[in-house]
Amino acid sequence: MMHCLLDTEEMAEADRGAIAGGVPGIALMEAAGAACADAAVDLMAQTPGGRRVLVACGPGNNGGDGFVAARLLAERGYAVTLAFLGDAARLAGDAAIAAARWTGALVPLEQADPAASGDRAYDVVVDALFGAGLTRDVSGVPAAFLERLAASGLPVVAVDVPSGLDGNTGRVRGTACPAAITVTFARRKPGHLLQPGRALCGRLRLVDIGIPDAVIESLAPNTFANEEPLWRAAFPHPGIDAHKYSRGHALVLSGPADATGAARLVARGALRIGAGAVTIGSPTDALAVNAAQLTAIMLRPCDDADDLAGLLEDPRITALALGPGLGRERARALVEAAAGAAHARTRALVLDADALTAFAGEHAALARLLAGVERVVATPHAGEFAKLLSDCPEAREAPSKLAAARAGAAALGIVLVDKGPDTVIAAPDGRAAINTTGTPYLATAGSGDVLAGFCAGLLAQSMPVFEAACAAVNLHGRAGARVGPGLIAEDLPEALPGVLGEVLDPASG
Ligand SMILES: NC(=O)C1=CN([C@@H]2O[C@H](COP(=O)(O)OP(=O)(O)OC[C@H]3O[C@@H](n4cnc5c(N)ncnc54)[C@H](OP(=O)(O)O)[C@@H]3O)[C@@H](O)[C@H]2O)[C@H](O)CC1
Ligand SMILES: [K+]
Repeated sequence: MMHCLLDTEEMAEADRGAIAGGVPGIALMEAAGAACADAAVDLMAQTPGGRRVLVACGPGNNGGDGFVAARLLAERGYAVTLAFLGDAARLAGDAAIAAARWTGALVPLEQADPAASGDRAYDVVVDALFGAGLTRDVSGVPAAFLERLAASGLPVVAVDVPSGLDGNTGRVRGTACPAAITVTFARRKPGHLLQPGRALCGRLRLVDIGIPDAVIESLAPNTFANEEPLWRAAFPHPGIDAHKYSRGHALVLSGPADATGAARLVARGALRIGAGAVTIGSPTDALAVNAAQLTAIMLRPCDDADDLAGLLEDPRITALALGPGLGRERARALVEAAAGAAHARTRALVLDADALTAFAGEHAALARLLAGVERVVATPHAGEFAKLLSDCPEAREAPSKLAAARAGAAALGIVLVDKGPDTVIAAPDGRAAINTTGTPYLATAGSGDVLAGFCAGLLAQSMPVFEAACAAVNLHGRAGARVGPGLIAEDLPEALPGVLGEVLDPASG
């Protein structure tokens, strides 16, 4: 369960649970501080002669971790300056114990100069001002300190989070200084994976400080990093007696003659990820264009809603993907036809692009249409998400991308894939995952079409809907990273066999 994430309230609860179960709070703090000291040592090892550390401690337990790190670094022979924010007499609980164990001086934070030069220059700074207890925007003395620190360019170890980063939302409150290493405890928080938090954290180091797994499991966390343990057990593998229709059949709807490429990318993605058969339903005027560029993928005419209803009489079509290249009006008619077609309840639907913007500002109408369909995935990018859910205040005004995706999924009653550099996959039952794979090179035309195809291909094989969407997003990111610079969307399905070999059978990778 290392892939589950805890928000700051859950983390505090885990902390309390561990203490109630007999693990002293100061033992947790000592372990946390020791891991931060190790990270500072690792950074100093990269600086020839590095031995001078500035530890900036805040008034809560994050500062307590800093006091421990300062003491352990001094014990190891490093020259440590401890800068403190606040009134030491007001330190309480474990932080007060940790502070009492520090026998060196306390320099008021406003007097600490991370940019000092010459004999007084620092090699590394430990940022222990605020962690999970950040309650408001950082301003005044700590803000000025963090800004000077950022300008200094010194390598920074952030304790739990870069101070000022909101661990729940990934957003900066006031200001924050980018870290070289962020050391966090027990489990990651959403803010470590959501942007801009992810970028601010630098290398993220997750350490076990002695909170028992059972305590964390008792919290039944429902937010996850989108990593293989989340979906590998549900991934479809063909049985020894497989034939093409037992691996599912995906139908993909094409746009008119001048907009057919998207459907072929969707179809190719669905085929590569294992759908036994894939058919493109194409307007008559585009049949020749499509036929000229298809081999394993089949082709059937599909001009309008009636044609689609006819095609969907076939119960072997287990997933339908539509949206890209369709135009809004046609997309809307086809979504309506799909939702009312034979076998609609059990046939999976993947909606993208025009199939989503066709319902801009009318999310409730789309939710009503889809209420009877068991497995639906929608894959909006930020602009499509905002349009589709412009009439849903819970999504529009949510404090984070995670909360927005959750609210959108709940309002629509479907699985939402809120795409971007920190794609969030959310289910209407409250589960949500933040993706960790990918590369900026995925920001290229047609990339999203392939993702829709990966979703359709897994759903066609009867994979459960949330797990299918998570697997599709993870594998899409991995395929992109595998190709890297020069990536075009056509490469993504072709990179998939290598990625699948690595992920599903690590011994072969
Ligand atoms: N859970 C664990 O596994 C462990 C976590 N540890 C560390 O503890 C912190 C969380 O500690 P907590 O005391 O809850 O909170 P912080 O230290 O992050 O911050 C609280 C203090 O900071 C003040 N504050 C908050 N925001 C601001 C701001 N913008 N400007 C100025 N001051 C601010 C706050 O003041 P109030 O007036 O709001 O009360 C508090 O004084 C966690 O991140 C870990 O590092 C344990 O050490 C080990 C176990
Ligand atoms: K911090």
